[in-house]
Formats: sequence, structure tokens, C-alpha cells
Amino acid sequence: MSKKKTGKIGVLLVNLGTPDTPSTPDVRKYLREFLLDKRVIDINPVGRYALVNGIIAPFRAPKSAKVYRELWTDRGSPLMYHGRDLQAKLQTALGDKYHVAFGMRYQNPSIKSALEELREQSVDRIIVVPLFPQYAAATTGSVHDKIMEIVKDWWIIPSINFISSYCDDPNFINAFAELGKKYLAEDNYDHVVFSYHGVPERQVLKGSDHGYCKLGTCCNSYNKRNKYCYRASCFVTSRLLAEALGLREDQYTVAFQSRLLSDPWLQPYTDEILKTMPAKGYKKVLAFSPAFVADCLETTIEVGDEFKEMFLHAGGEKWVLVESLNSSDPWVEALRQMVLEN
Ligand SMILES: C=CC1=C(C)c2cc3[nH]c(cc4nc(cc5[nH]c(cc1n2)c(C)c5CCC(=O)O)C(CCC(=O)O)=C4C)c(C)c3C=C
Ligand SMILES: [Fe+2]
Ligand SMILES: [Fe+2]
Repeated sequence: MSKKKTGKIGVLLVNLGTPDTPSTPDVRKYLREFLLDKRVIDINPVGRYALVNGIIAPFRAPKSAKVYRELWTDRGSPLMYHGRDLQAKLQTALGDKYHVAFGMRYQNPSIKSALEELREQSVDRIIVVPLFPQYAAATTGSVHDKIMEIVKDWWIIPSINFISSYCDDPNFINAFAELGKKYLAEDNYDHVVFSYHGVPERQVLKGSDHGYCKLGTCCNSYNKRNKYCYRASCFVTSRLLAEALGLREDQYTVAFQSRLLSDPWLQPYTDEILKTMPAKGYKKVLAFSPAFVADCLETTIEVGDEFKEMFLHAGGEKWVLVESLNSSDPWVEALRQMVLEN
């Protein structure tokens, strides 16, 4: 790949992607690319095309565009500008021996353009850091898949180090704990919710190591057999984060949000469980979204606004979302360490 040997190391940060603008056509374009990915809607291709082009893209796009307009800022989509800020800060933290690029799995900046940027810099090897702490075939798996699809056409394929999971990385956990501690010091919350993006149960079972994962107590420990089980990964992040925050097991709940279509997704569903909390005496709840390292539609709007409204409507008094890691210093430091160790 390198025209000359520079000794430089490329770091490729990749997040999911966001529409170019919150207009309905751009949101439709984004949803179409995203949901036509065979790792995201993992059904037969004919069914997937019919579902996405016939139902989701036409009907969901205008509704999603409305929500994206609420989220949009002068700097555009938060997922985008937090990614750019993180890229700049990590570049400064790592120094000239590294070149940090940023790409999105869907839409822009494309992974292809980010890889071309690294090729232009004549880097000798590449470390891929998907901005998803917990492995899921639909996210991390898809990023790796796309990178392999692109580099397979390069004449020289450099060493590429794919980081697949860091759900139990102490520096990642510490970065979230630092944010959370400030909130816990400010008020007496009755309960904490760790709300993760869901995935269909089927997708977790497909990755099960010789039937080890049965969506039961198997996920309560994190070990060699379930290292890439999304459910076990979310559980270990929650346990470690709770420990760092000084929470007992009965002081927090793990739940899953953002399901699409009617097949069973990981449970409990956040929007259902939060409605039962006020009756249990959990009137003041602090919510974390530890599957996201940057604020986006799923955190700010879904957890921060929509879940809050549901919780208050169900008799709750206070629902507060802890912001995501974004480009905070402990998160930049966690990534710097991760890169140095790889
Ligand atoms: C945290 C990791 C994520 C997993 C796992 C994930 C799985 C997954 N998502 C969908 C469908 C949608 N997700 C949408 C938005 C969205 N999803 C993630 C992350 C994960 N998704 C992020 C960071 C975002 C926000 C992007 C932004 O621009 O802010 C959407 C679009 C929003 C909407 O229309 O409501 C859909 C649709 C599936 C089907 C899936 C697993 C199979
Ligand atoms: Fe999603
Ligand atoms: Fe499991």
C-alpha cells in the first residue's frame, strides 16, 4: 500500500452513519443503505428488498426526518461532529507517528474515503476501531466486512488490526463512570438504567459458539465462549460500570431499546420496563446509553426525550440521561491506550 515506508500507523475510527441532511430524501437514502445491509436485516434478499424499498424507506423516512430535524444543530448531526472532534483530539494525543482517519459505515464520510486518506499518508499498517464497544454482527461485524470488501481490491494489502470488542476495557468503563459520578453526586437517584441498542434475538443466537449462548444465564459471565455475544457484552459493561459507580445489583436495570419490526429483540425493552418503575418506588432515574460512544438520535431523542416523557407520564418524577463519551478527555485517553496496546 505504501509508496514509501513511513513507519506511520493509520488509525481508522468508524461509526454507524447518519444522513447528510435531515431532509426526507437524504434520510431515505441513509435508511436504504443501512437497512439493505445483509447483516442488519438478516433475512432473504428478496424479502429484505421488498421490506426496505416497499415499506420502511417510504413510510419511515418522513417520520425519521422529522426527528432528525429536532436533533440537527449548526454543526450538523451530533454523530458526525462528535466523530470529527474525537478524530482531531485523538490525532493530537497520538502525535505524528499516527494518522487518524474517520469514516461512517453508511453515507459520509465513507469508509472508502477514509481508507484512501490512510493510503495517501503511506501508513504501514492500520488499526480499525469501530465506535461500538460491544460486538454485534450488525455493527462491528459490518464495519469489518466493508473494510475487507474494499481492501481486497488493493494490490498491496497492509497489516490490518481489527478491534472487535472493548466492552470490558477498564479505560472505557472509567470514561463512562467519570461522567456518571457527577450526576450521582448531584442528586439521590432511586435507580439507574443502562439502556443498550437492541438487536434481534436471532442475530445473537446465530453467533453462539456451538450452542453455548441460549439467551439465558449463559450471558451472566463474560468468558472465551461468549466474547462476541452482544447480550453478554452488554451485561459485562453494565456490571463493571455499576461497580465503578458503587451500585449494588438491585440498584440498576439493564434494558434494550430501538427495536424494529415484530420479531423478538433482546429483552427487557426499555420503553416497557421504565413504565413499571414509578410503581416500584423508582421515581428518580438516571439513564446511561453505554452502547453509544457519541450522542445521536438514539440517545438524545429516544432516551433523553421520548423515554423521559413516557416515564413522567407513568408517574415518575425525574428522568435524566447521562451524555455520551463524545470527545471527552477520558475517552480520548482510553482510545489512545487502546491504539498503543494494538
Ligand atoms: C450501538 C450499536 C447499534 C446497534 C447494535 C444497532 C443495531 C440496529 N439498528 C437498527 C435500526 C436502526 N438504527 C438506527 C439508528 C442508529 N443505530 C445506531 C447504533 C446501533 N444500531 C446509531 C448510533 C444510530 C443513530 C444514527 C444517528 O444518525 O444519530 C435507525 C435510524 C433512526 C430511525 O429511523 O429511527 C434504524 C432504523 C437495526 C435494524 C439494528 C440491528 C439489526
Ligand atoms: Fe441502530
Ligand atoms: Fe450469551
